[in-house]
Amino acid sequence: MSAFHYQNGSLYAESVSLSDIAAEYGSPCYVYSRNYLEQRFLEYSNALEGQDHLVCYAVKANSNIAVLNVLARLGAGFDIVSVGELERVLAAGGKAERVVFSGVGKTKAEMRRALEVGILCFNVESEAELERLNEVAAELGCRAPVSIRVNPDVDAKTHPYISTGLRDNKFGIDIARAPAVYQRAASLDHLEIKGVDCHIGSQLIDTTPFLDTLERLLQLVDELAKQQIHLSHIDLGGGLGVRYRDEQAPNTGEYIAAIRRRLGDRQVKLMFEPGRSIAANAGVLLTTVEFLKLNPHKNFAVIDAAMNDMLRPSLYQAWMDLLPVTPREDVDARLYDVVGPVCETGDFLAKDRELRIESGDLLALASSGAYGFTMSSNYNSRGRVAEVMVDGDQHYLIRARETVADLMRGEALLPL
Ligand SMILES: Cc1ncc(COP(=O)(O)O)c(C=O)c1O
Ligand SMILES: N[C@@H](CCCC[NH3+])C(=O)O
Repeated sequence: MSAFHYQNGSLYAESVSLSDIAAEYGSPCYVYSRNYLEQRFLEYSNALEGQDHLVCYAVKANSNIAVLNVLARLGAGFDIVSVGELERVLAAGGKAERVVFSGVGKTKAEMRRALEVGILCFNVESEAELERLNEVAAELGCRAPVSIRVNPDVDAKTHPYISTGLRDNKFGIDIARAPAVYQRAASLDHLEIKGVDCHIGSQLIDTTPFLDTLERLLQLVDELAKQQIHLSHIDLGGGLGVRYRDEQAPNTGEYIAAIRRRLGDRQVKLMFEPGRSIAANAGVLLTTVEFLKLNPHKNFAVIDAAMNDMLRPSLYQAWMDLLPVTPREDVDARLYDVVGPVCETGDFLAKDRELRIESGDLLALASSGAYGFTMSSNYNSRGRVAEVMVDGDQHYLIRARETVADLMRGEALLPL
């Protein structure tokens, strides 16, 4: 399955040429495939057929309301980490009762809003948060549905910055302490215990750590049952890896099947929070070569996109593929560092790439649909770029390029 392919010597998203997109909406811009998003989501829900389940797409991966709407139409739930993400889900037609709220720093105002709209569950990350949630629910005269995010101390074997399930990480509650925390939750009048959740890391290529995690969660579920605490759902989080370069990305169906085999005939709702595996390869960042700087020791291709538009290479030294939109043979292949206009040495999108390019050529940074636009910023007073959704032979502007007025919105001069 691929959203992007070459046709008549040019790169296409579904049935639309990326050159046409750039001509219409300008460069740089993000381009997403509706079909690909849908297919990746359906891989989860199809594999879960016959099992009580909910697939909560992790909004942080790509939070454009058109993306959320496409998934909401398929019955998706949503994993949020802020009230901003909650409002996006609601604006996109997502259902509050399919929302789980993760994150280590939920404010009282965020808790209040989530309780008012009636979300499915708070994924509680600390004992202090549990107490705060009980207080806020008491003020509103309701009971807050809770799951404890446990930290299973499993090594996800991924990049240290995106590994979250180890003891030293700030996320979740040590699984060894979890029974005591559930007891405390059970003793509080304004909490209702629903389930258990975890998220051990992102971009996992080997699924063994997920199975190890499930093993530990099931032991916890059994231990709690002996204490008369019954959990109705197990949420295994997100984290399934994708192919950026030559990784053998896990197959979603096989992953779910392995989890279901291990679960056997237990009566429990199974939940997941996938982000990257749904959105990453649904998108590219379209960019234009501005200048070639040729030096005897190193060549630079300066493009119009930068680290503020796509942070992953700078932040994680992530390797992302760079595809010429209209490949050419009429210029020499050279080795380039592909860099943006931002004033930082760390501003690069690709290093040491062999390319046949000229100024004015369009390039597509592959696998940019997740953690691309959502991590973009206005650094160097660069407006955030446009976002476009392709659907078959149709294309839609789903976020306008930011203007100079957008850049200064809310700022004010001093009176004197
Ligand atoms: C709590 C939680 N759930 C889900 C996700 C989504 O992860 P991924 O994009 O790797 O599927 C994340 C981010 O890593 C997360 O922190
Ligand atoms: N932003 C990261 C993933 C972090 C996951 C957030 N919990 C990336 O681009 O790979």
